[in-house]
Amino acid sequence: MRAAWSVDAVRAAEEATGDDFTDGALMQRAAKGLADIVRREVAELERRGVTSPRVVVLVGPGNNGGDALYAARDLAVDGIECLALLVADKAHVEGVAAARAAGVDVARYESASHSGPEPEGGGRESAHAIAHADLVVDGILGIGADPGRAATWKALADLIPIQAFVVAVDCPTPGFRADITVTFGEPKTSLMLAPAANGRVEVVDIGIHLPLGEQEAMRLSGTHLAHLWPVPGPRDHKYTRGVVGLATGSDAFPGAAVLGAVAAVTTGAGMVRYVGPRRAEDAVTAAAPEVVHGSGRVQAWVVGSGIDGPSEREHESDRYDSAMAALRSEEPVVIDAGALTWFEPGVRPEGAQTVITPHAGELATLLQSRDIDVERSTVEADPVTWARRAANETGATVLLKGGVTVIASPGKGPVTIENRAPHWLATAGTGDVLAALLGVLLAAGLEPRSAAALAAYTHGRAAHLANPDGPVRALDVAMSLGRVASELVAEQRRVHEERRAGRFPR
Ligand SMILES: NC(=O)C1=CN([C@@H]2O[C@H](COP(=O)(O)OP(=O)(O)OC[C@H]3O[C@@H](n4cnc5c(N)ncnc54)[C@H](OP(=O)(O)O)[C@@H]3O)[C@@H](O)[C@H]2O)[C@@H](O)CC1
Ligand SMILES: Nc1ncnc2c1ncn2[C@@H]1O[C@H](COP(=O)(O)OP(=O)(O)O)[C@@H](O)[C@H]1O
Repeated sequence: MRAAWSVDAVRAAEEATGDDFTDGALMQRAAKGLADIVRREVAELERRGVTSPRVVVLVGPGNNGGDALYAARDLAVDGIECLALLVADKAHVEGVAAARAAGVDVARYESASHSGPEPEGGGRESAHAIAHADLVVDGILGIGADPGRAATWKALADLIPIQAFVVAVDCPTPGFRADITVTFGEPKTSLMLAPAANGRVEVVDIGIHLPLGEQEAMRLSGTHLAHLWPVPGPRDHKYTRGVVGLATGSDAFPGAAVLGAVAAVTTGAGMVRYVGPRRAEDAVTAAAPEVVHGSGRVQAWVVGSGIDGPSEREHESDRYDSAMAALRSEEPVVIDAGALTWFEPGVRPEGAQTVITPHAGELATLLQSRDIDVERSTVEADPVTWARRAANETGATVLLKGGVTVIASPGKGPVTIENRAPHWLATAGTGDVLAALLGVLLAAGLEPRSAAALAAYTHGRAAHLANPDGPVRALDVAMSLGRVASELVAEQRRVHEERRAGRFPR
C-alpha cells in the first residue's frame, strides 16, 4: 500500500516542528536530500557517456526555489557546476546568496516577464541554456503552486530537451514533466493524481512523519488487490458464487447491455441475469448466450449503463420501471450513467450497499441536483475533495472515473486512488464494462470499497492486456477480464507458496 497526505497536513506537520520553514533545518535537509539525488543522476549520466553533464536549476519565487538554490550550493561545494536560473520576479534571497558564495553561476532568465532586480553580480541567461541542458532541476513551484496561474512557465517546460533528465523538487511545476520527483517528508496526494508527470517519486526524510491512519489517500498494491479476487471452492455452485443482475441498455443504446453482459460473464459471475427491452435482450443473447433473461433473485444489481435517465423517466417506459425496481432493491447496487439522475434521497433502502460510478461531469450533475454548486471542471481540478463530498452527501461509495480513479466512502477515511490504468481506456463503452465488473464483485460478496478498488485495478490491467501501449476497444477490455482474473489468482498462489516455503513474499 502506498499512502499520501494532503498538502495542508504536511504543512501543519512542518509548522508543528517550530522550524523557521522558509530557511531553517527543514529546508537544509530537503536541499541536501535533493542534492544527493541530483549527484547520483549526474554520475549516472556520466556513466552513460555524457561528459560533464550540464545542470540547469530553474528557481521559482518561493521556498521551492529556496530548496533548489541550497541544493545547487551543495552540488557546487562538491565540485558539480550548475547554472541557477531565476525565472520569477523574486527569489529566495538567502538561497541566492548561499549559492553564489559557493560558486554557483546564478543568473536571471532573460525572457521571463519580470521587473525584479538583478541578483548582485549576476548575469542574464537565455533559452539557450535550458535548451542545451543534460539535467534540469525544476524548483519553480512546489506545494504552493496555484495551478490556475500555472501557464506562466509553460514556455520554459517546452524548452527542456526531450533527452534531458528532469528532477522535480517536491512536486513538478504544473505543465512540467519529471523523470524523478524528489518529495519531502511524506508523499502528497497530488503526486498520486498525476503519475505520468512525476516519473519515479523518491521521498527525502526531513524529520517530519505523519501518522498512518491520517493519510488523505492510498493506493493498494497489486498483491493486496490480487488477494481480494474471489476464487470458487469445492462447495460452491453458481448461486453461492453470486448472481449479478443487469438493468442496463435501452432501445437507443443496446450496446451498453452487450458490453456489460460480456464483461460480467467473462469476469466469472456465477450467473448473469439481464432485464431490458427486447432489442437489447436479443443483442445480449447473440453476444453472451450464458445470460439468463428476466428478473429473478440476484446478489447485486448494475443499473443505468446505456440508459437515458431523464428521457426514460419522462416516458415512464417499461425500461424505467424495471430499472427503478432494481435500483430500489435491498441488494447491493452499482448505479451508473443514466440511473445517476434517478439517485435521489430515499431511492435506496436505508443501509443498502450502493456504489455510484460517475465521471466528473456526472458527479457535478448529481451534486447540482442536490443543490450543490459545482461544475465538471471543479471536480476535475480536485477529484479527491468532490468524491468525498459526494460520498458523504449520498451515503454511497463513489468510484469517480477519469484519468485517475478516486474511490471514496462516507466518513473521514482516506480515499483509494487507482492510477495504473492506461489512458487508452478513455473510449466509449469502457465505463459499461467497469460497472458490470464491479457488479460481479459485489455479487461475490466483496464489500463496496474493496470491490470498487479491485474493479478499477482489474479494468486497467484488462485494457493493458488487450493491447499493450495501444488503443483498445471496450469489447476487448471486457474479453480480457477472464485472463486478468487468472493472473490475479496466479499471484495469490505465488504468495501462498512463498509463505509455505518460509520465504517472505515480495
Ligand atoms: N514548508 C516547509 O516547511 C518546507 C517547504 N519546503 C519547500 O517549500 C515548498 C513550498 O514553498 P512555498 O510555500 O513558498 O510555495 P512554492 O511552491 O515555492 O510557490 C510559492 C510562490 O510561487 C508563487 N506562485 C504560486 N503559483 C503560481 C503560479 N501558478 N504562477 C506564478 N506564481 C505562482 C507564489 O506567488 P503568490 O501566490 O505569493 O503571488 C509564491 O511566490 C515546498 O514544495 C518545498 O519545496 C522544503 O524546504 C521543506 C520544508
Ligand atoms: N485518461 C484516462 N486514462 C485512463 N482511464 C480513463 C481515462 N479517461 C477515462 N478513463 C476510464 O475510462 C472509463 C470511461 O467510462 P465512461 O466515461 O463511463 O465511458 P462510457 O460511458 O462511454 O463507457 C472509466 O473507467 C474511466 O475511469
